[in-house]
Order: sequence, then C-alpha cells, then structure tokens
Amino acid sequence: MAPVPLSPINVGHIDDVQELRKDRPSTIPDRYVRDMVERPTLDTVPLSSSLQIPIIDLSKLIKGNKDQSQSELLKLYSSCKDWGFFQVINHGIETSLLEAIEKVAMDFFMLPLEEKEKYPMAPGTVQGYGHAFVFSEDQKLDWCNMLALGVEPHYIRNPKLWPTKPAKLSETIEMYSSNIRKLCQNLLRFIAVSLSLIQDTFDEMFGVAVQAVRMNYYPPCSRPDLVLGLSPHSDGSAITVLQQGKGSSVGLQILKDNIWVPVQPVPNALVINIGDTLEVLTNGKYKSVEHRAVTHKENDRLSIVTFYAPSYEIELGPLPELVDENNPCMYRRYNHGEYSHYYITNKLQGKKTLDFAKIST
Ligand SMILES: O=C(O)CCC(=O)C(=O)O
Ligand SMILES: [Fe+2]
Repeated sequence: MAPVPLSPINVGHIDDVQELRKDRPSTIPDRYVRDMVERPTLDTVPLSSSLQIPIIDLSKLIKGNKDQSQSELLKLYSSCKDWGFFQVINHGIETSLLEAIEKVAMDFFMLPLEEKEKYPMAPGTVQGYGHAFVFSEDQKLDWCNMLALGVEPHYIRNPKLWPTKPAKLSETIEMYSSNIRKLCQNLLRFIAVSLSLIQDTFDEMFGVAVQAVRMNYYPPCSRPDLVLGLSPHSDGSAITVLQQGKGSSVGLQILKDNIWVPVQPVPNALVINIGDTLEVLTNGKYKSVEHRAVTHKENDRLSIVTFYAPSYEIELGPLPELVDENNPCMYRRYNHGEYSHYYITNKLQGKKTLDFAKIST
C-alpha cells in the first residue's frame, strides 16, 4: 500500500525570510512577490491627527472622577464604533513585563534556524514556528516568521511546541498572558457598559475564555513595495491586544474608509482591536476592521499579539439587546468552536471569513 502522506496539505518549499535576508539580502522569491493589486502603499497617508487611531486612558475609566470616566467611556464607544481600533495607555501592565516579553521573543527569533525548527507549525495548523494560513503551493507568502502558542485553557496547549530556549520564554509568556487576560476582562467590561449592557455580559457568556499568543517577526526587506508582512485580515477573536516592539518601524496598517492608515507606536501603549466575534455579538455595532502589516527596507519589526475569545463550546449570535426593528439581526447563531475551526482552515482574505456568520440579505 502506498504510504499515507502525513498531511494532505502541500505547501511546497518555503524560504525562511530571516535566512534569506542573511544570505541573499536582495532576493525576493516569487512566492513573496504580491500581485499588483495587493502590493502595499507605503507612506502615502498624511499623518494628521484625524487619521491617528484614538487613545484610551484606562486609568480614567477605572478610577477617574465621574466626569472623566463618562467622557472616556464615550471615547471608547466612538473608538469601537468608528475605528474598531484604539491604543490603551495607563493599562496597569508593568513596563518591565512588556520589555521582558519583547526580549524573550526577540531572543527566540535570533536563534539558529535548526533550533527554531524544533517547533514546526504543521501545515493547516496555527501553533509553533513558521507560516500560518498557508494551504497550497501557489499561495503568496507573508514576509514574516511567527511563533504562535495556545495558552488558555490548558487543554489547547501543545507542550511540544513550547520552546525551551530562551530559558525564560515559558515563564515570561505565563506571566504576560495572565496580565493580558485581566486587561481583556477589564476592557470587555467597559465595552459592555459602553453599549449599555450589564458589565459582566461577556465575562458570564464566554466561559473559560480561549487565549492564544502570536509573536510576529518581520525582518527588513529590500523591496517593501513588493511584499506584505502579513496579509489583510480581521481577527477571529472577541478582542485582540497587540504590542508593537520598542524601536520597531511602523508596520501595522488598518483599513479606514478605504485608506490604509499606519498605526504609529505610542511608547508603552497596547493596541486593541475588535475581532469578528464581538462584531457578531454586537450585531455589527462594533465591527472588526481589516488590517495588515508592511515591511521596511532597513528596520526589522516585532509584534506580540494576544487573541481573546469565548470558550469553544459556546453558542453565540447577536445579543438580543442589540437587535430591534431599526437594527435587524445580521448574523446567525453558531458554535464558536466551529467558527474558530473555519477561521484557521482558510487563508487570510480581508473580512471574508465572517461570511460564515452573515445572514445574506
Ligand atoms: O504585526 C502586526 O502589527 C499585525 C499582527 C496581526 O494583525 C495579527 O497577528 O493578527
Ligand atoms: Fe490581526
């Protein structure tokens, strides 16, 4: 009998972008060169303040006086409704912890390839080191290396994929993730209040929330005009917390009114975005927003991204409080685990994955 292939998915040969950069710095393999329509626009947007994503001061929401917290809540409402993205400052996470996670992530990416390849991301899966969301030999690739790990609940972890080097990686991820988890819970409470919902609405609904971390390393690229660091997509999460590495070049862009707007890093701030799951729960009042990453000619870039979502067994759909005759129900009910599976088994294509949930009109 013919041997059964290990995986039915054939992704073909994938050049590691860091090795390419070292050995053949001006080579861009064909698989990384985007078709004309997909090529990024770089530095085309004037950085006027009206095109900067909003900044939310969490300390004003938590312990500000009544006026301060009310006005910050209104700002949170318009940030979620009009942008789907904001940066949060005074979020309570120690700068030393933000620095520690960046250090272990960077130390990991700087290891020799053989060491990193001990934790391979199998085609069609989203944990380990490599390229996620690649399903065929002719699919274009992102100019990026990823290390992605399931964190909570524990049963989603694959311990074989947790690197043993650098030595502090695991304990730093644990500490970082538990801090980020509290931040997500806090933010979702204020997001609920901003929608006039009971503050524990999401906490009660989500069960033991699923949390995953993805570290993205984008080496410099001699032709940033030809490649993408990360393909346009919306996140499948309820909310996402994104930390931009200190000293990294500007790389994250969000699609706002059909313009790709770069997100300027603010020191020690965390970028928050609404994921597809919150779009469904809010019946489209707060929408997930398409975003992508671009590369830079001389500088590399690191981002550390946490996805926070309901437990897989949860059934969800638009909250009844957000459906009425003026806001008809736009999404069907479904099992969140099924959506997550659908999300990770399809390539990143803007907001296309959300068609899974949309009621066609
Ligand atoms: O690196 C970035 O800024 C974007 C990362 C991102 O969108 C993701 O990992 O889902
Ligand atoms: Fe994303």
